[in-house]
Amino acid sequence: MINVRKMLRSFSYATEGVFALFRYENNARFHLLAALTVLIAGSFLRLNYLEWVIISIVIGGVWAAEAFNTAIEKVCDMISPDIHPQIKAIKDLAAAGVLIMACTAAFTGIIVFGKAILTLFYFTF
Ligand SMILES: Nc1ncnc2c1ncn2[C@@H]1O[C@H](COP(=O)(O)OP(=O)(O)OP(=O)(O)O)[C@@H](O)[C@H]1O
Repeated sequence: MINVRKMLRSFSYATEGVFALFRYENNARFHLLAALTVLIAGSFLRLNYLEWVIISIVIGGVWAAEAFNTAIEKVCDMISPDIHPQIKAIKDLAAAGVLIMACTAAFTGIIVFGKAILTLFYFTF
């Protein structure tokens, strides 16, 4: 049996996490701004249904990676406030996850927006 009340409580805690992410984390705020820019540019360029699906997935992927990275950083800072080579390795790997996802998003953006811009010019001239 699904406990709906418990699910709603978990959803509320997760929403608090989303607000904390964009309120306190500088990199997450940058990714939020980048996503808003992409949404505005996509509206101007009239991306099609599939292009919006792809853009939404990569934006969500970057935000999710940022959230996991922040959570890992906080665990590291709690368990080991001092400098430790293993903490460095863990934080660097977590940051690598964000970098990989951000590069994937950037590459996807170049492909999707590149095509949309070329199409725009094709119809204009
Ligand atoms: N306790 C530590 N021991 C060893 N190296 C660390 C430690 N804390 C941070 N570092 C190194 O510094 C880098 C940056 O860590 P930091 O926690 O400042 O993350 P950040 O990406 O700057 O995030 P934020 O701006 O949210 O603090 C890590 O990737 C790691 O290489």
